[in-house]
Amino acid sequence: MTKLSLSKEKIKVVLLEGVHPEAEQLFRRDGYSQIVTVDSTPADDELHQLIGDAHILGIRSRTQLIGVNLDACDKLMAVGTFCIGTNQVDLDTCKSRGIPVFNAPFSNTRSVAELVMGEIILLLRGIPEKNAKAHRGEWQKSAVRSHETRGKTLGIVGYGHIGSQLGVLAEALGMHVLFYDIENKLPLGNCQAVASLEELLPQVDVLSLHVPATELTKNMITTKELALLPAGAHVVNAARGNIIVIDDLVDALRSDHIAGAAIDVFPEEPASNNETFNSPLTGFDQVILTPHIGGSTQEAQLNIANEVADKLIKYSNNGSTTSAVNFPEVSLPSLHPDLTRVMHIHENKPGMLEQINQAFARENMNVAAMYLQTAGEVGYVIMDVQCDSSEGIVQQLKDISGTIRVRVLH
Ligand SMILES: NC(=O)C1=CN([C@@H]2O[C@H](COP(=O)(O)OP(=O)(O)OC[C@H]3O[C@@H](n4cnc5c(N)ncnc54)[C@H](O)[C@@H]3O)[C@@H](O)[C@H]2O)C=CC1
Ligand SMILES: O=C(O)CCC(=O)C(=O)O
Repeated sequence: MTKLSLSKEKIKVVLLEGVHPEAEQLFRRDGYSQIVTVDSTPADDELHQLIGDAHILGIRSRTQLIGVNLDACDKLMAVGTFCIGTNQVDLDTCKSRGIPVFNAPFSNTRSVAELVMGEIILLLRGIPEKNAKAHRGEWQKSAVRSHETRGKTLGIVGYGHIGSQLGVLAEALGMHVLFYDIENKLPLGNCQAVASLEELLPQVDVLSLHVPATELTKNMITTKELALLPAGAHVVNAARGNIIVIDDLVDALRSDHIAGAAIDVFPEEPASNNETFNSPLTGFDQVILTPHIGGSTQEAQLNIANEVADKLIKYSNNGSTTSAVNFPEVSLPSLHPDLTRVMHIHENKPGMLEQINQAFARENMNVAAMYLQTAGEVGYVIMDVQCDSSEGIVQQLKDISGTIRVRVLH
């Protein structure tokens, strides 16, 4: 069996935010024994203590792996975001420190799309309001402002994995689906692309947001955009909390221009289930509020645990970085038992490869296979070589200016 330069028993794996237990089991079955799991998002001091000596870190959407939090990670080798979003991680800094970040790009897609579809049906029927009233002993048997989904128009912003799944579900219920995306996307079924957000908004009965958190999507929906929606439209946000300006949505709900909303994500979210949730949206009967559970189903969490833990284990065990979101992607075969694998992460600058090759030549090493990939300013070279001892080559590679990290498997 392949040995790691740092043995599996010495590799500390920290899994935060209640990552599904299957992830821990996968690591254990593979021989990793130093695994710490935490159900909540620890506050800074506790967080720094937990991650300070972690080699592999698994988080979900709340832990902010940026600034001082990232600086606290002295030994970090790889990060897994056990979710889709990676906006909570400083991907560029991770990359420049030789830390690949892996996520689960579509393991919870269906769960989000199903929740949003259900909410659209409930909003169009005015159920949130009727439900809230019934809980207070009020009886609101009425068809006023209660509609079928059939024949209504859904506007999707961000026609990626979730947006396009939602479009398929909505069409199955007889909705017309329009979408706006900054990229040219293949419309599924009868969905139609429109050229701009301004063109989309006046045409829809329900607006659903499925864009990532970026500089472009921050505050994308303000009073101006809400005003472009027809009176009585509904808004759904299960993407990220800062895409809609919440106070502007509150105004539009108060004036009754927006008939209802379903919001799963918030600019400020409690760090754990023990903390209180506060939002200007509480108290509106016509608004469905959910605690960021778009992807929180048993099916999605199990899929995510398997997918991300598998990627982290592969990277740790054989160096593969397939589907890393911030790193040169290399898919590597299992290491031949007679060979040693030397992995070199470096600044991608002219002459680097020559220096690496010279180092192997000086050590008189026969190269059996070589893999190279670069991504912007970082390069990743993997050499499978015949050698009895790797100490010499490791030192030579570390001495090359621009070396970020050297790992060895044998
Ligand atoms: N509520 C929850 O629990 C969950 C929330 N999410 C959120 O949903 C987001 C979307 O997820 P996926 O569909 O898997 O992502 P994706 O990457 O497959 O799709 C995002 C789409 O948005 C488009 N886009 C990006 N910037 C845009 C802009 N300024 N205007 C218009 N379109 C733009 C992209 O071109 C892409 O087609 C994630 O980034 C995450 O933040 C994801 C999973 C669960
Ligand atoms: O449930 C989670 O951990 C966060 C889900 C999410 O927002 C994502 O996958 O991006």
